[in-house]
Amino acid sequence: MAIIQFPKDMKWGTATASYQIEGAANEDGRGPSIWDTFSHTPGKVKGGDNGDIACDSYHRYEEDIRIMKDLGIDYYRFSVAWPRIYPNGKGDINPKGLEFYHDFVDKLIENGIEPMCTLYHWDLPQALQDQGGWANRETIDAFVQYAETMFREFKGKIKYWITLNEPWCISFLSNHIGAHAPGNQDLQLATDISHHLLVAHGRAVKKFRELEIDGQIGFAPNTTWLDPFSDQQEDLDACQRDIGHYVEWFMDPVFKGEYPQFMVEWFRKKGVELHIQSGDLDDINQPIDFLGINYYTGHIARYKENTGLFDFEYIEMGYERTDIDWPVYPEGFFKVLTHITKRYGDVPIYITENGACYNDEPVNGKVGDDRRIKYLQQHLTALSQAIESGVNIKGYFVWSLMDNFEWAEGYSKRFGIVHVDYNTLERTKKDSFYWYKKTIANNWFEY
Ligand SMILES: CCOCCOc1ccc(-c2cn(C[C@@H]3NC[C@@H](O)[C@H]3O)nn2)cc1
Repeated sequence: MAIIQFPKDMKWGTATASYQIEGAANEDGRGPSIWDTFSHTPGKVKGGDNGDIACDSYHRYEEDIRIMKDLGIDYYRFSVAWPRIYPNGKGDINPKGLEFYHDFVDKLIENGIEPMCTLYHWDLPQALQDQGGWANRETIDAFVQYAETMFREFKGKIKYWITLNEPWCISFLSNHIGAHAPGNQDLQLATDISHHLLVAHGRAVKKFRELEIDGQIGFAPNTTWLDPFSDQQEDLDACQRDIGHYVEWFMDPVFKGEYPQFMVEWFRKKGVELHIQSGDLDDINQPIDFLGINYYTGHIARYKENTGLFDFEYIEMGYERTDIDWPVYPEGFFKVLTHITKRYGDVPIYITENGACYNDEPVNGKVGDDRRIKYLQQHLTALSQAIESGVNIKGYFVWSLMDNFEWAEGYSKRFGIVHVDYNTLERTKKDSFYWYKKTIANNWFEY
């Protein structure tokens, strides 16, 4: 057994998102989002599930905060539902929406928990989607207006801000693959949206600086890692293309002020062009205070001509898989973090999401999720190795505090360290909750 020790200033937390946990979808003036539309469209979400009730955290947040307090976390990463603040995406503000988040944030602070607020975690007001959504550059302006409202309202309360969660999911997963809301399948549209998202991020950062908000701001791309099946250059190149789809495509414009040429040329071969307007890249290239990184899984892959977007195929290597069928690949966590640090330098990084789907159910009031504990041990060991190799890790947030609405998978996939009974909404702390609680208290664990 080894002791895996973390830096003394390491921050520990958990993460959730508004549409996945809040419920109260039609309460207190909240307007519809694209996920209300998508989840109520037959065939889009497994089991016909939707976020109308979810974990009912809109009404149960005080209980949730008591659970967080018991866990001993330093930070809690949550997202604000844009349609609660601007029911139509812009124009009139909904005071009850602001009131809810003030009460929530006040309760976090009262319990010694630092709020980290994600402004956009996928629940775009449907009214904006009706005008083209992120494909329409006017949505950039609406986002900056919403961000400014939140910055001004919560000045002095919220000190950590994330503009966008997983822009790859918002653009390519949702508008090229089509698996998430609004469900388009158009590579040019998805590429345009990815650019508009980055412009929106940059302009929100500019607004944050103009307002001289006391705090830090960043964004939270999702990442993956592919190791080549052989040392053939075509295998290496194929892996770099898929990694680049998540990493360089979104991080080069923010940190370097330009898109990665190898990706631009690959997209050009697919008949896709970037539509960059004057000033866009300068807006995107605003210095940020931290980078959020979400990591779940990685793969072994090799070149395969005319296959998918990047001409590769996964190779089944017999790795353990979680209950969402993702390989358990902690090596990729270390590699993607060191890749990012090598490319962008000493960027302060929060792991804003890492966790596993295991669908263990309560037995006599206990949930034995040893597989999740093992996943966390493996990935925190990889994280410790990344820290030792020089990656500037500031904190780690488990996805997720509680089981919740896992998008197109509905409630069939459980990522929480707290179990939620969706019939009674009863919360049950899993064995992984108690393991994580001890790890936080010690700032080390044995493995
Ligand atoms: C080739 C076809 O593929 C179809 C599905 O493809 C994906 C890819 C990635 C995901 C995915 C889900 N999560 C977890 C979430 N991160 C944010 C938070 O809200 C969590 O719920 N991360 N990535 C889902 C589906």
